[in-house]
Amino acid sequence: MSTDLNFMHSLPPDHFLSLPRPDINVETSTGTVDTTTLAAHDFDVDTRSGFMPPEPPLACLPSLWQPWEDALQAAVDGKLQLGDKKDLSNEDCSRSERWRARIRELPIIPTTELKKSELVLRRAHHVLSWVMHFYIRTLPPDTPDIRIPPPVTVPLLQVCSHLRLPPVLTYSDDVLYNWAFKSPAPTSPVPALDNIRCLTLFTGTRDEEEFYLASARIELRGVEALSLMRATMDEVFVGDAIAVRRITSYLHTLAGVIEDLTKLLLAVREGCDPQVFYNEIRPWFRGADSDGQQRKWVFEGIEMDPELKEPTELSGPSAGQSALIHSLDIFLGVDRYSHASNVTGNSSTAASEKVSIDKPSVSFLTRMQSYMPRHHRGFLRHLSANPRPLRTLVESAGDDELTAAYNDAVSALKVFRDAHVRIVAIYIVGPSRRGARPDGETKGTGGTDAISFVKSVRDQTAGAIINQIDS
Ligand code: HEM
Repeated sequence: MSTDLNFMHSLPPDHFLSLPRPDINVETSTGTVDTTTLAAHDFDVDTRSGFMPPEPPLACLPSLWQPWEDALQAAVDGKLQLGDKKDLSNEDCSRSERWRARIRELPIIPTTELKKSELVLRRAHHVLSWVMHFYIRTLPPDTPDIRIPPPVTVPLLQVCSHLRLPPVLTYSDDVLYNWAFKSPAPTSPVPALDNIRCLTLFTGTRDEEEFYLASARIELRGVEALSLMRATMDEVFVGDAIAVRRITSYLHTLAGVIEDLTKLLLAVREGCDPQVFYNEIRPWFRGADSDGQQRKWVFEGIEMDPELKEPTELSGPSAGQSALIHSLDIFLGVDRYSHASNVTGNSSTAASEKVSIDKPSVSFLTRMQSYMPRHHRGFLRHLSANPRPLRTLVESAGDDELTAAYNDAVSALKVFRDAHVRIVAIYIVGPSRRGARPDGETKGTGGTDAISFVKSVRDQTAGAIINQIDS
């Protein structure tokens, strides 16, 4: 990549963009430059770390909310087991039940003070949703409906109402805000592919950590894609012959970055074993719509705060919530295909998903945006509202080299999705046939019919390639 796009990495340490960023909701402390008026900062997208924060996320809540931290730590330290695990011992069952009783007896801790800080709110969402998944997934499989107790329901729904997020584990809880530097003296002052570890794990396995880190590495490698998008949009604004040449070059570079994302995706196989993933890790993530028994989630105590509303979105975490991949789709104009309203991921439509822009249902990927941090959602809206879309320029310019470069980038994204189909086959379809899980589920944690859904998004991506007549 050209050095002018890399300039952020070489900023002097006292440059205002290198300083710690002020917390979005709290007042700026003396001596810290307020960068809140920068467009990228408004969207909480960092020029060095993209959708990941440039500084480690808060690893512990202030003392008032320590009981939640202690509860989460007790679940991790107690090595709680999935309630529907085959051959669960009596000791495992009673340890889980003791922990759940402790959760039911927690005080309902007020959240008013939490709301002063975005960073603290994020940690609260992380801790409470992790506690909730531990609570739900350790329940015995014959529990008729899933009752989330008031000490979790009330603060979690209050935090969610402020963050405008669903009360369920999200990609941001698992990946974006689930890391710390590996050592106190990191190789780079910002997160990099090799210098981070995870904060919270259900299973404590390397497999689980590598599963989250695979996505984190993709986010970090994707930072270059974001700066190429920005540079391209600047050139589209100019729109002259030189701009077209530059855009052509940026698009070829972007294709190379997407190829790297594919390599990082496939590298998940080096650290995460498919059997361990399928049998031991992914059942923890399941949301209400990927519960084999379709049990209702009852949020007990919701009536204690009249402002709280019954949650409607309860899908488990999925990298389908990665704003990076959505940005690539939107920037390239692929979202018209991949986010088409009938690409919902439901079995009734998956087989026949063809582009139909006027169908009233909401696509899976559009729905997944409501699970993203709201600033990132705002970024995607901003990108979608771009008055000079790249694809329109490519279609109207009639420039063969530009069209070829555009197709190169779209093809790279299609290849990424080809690889992703292979990953879903290796990690879900294969192990489901070996029968270690009670119901052999093949649904994605986001609730889709996994393999047919990811294939349909891959095919829709290919549909965005612009036909070129050989001259
Ligand atoms: C073991 C690794 C992985 C497995 C088993 C897996 C599985 C799935 C499944 C089943 C879906 C369908 C939606 C759902 O119901 O959850 C999905 C969607 C998706 N996943 Fe993955 N995934 C893996 C890794 C990744 C990684 C590392 C990324 C990149 C950040 C990624 C990006 C996506 C995207 C963008 C979607 C939405 C569909 C699309 O845009 O193509 N996945 N994944």
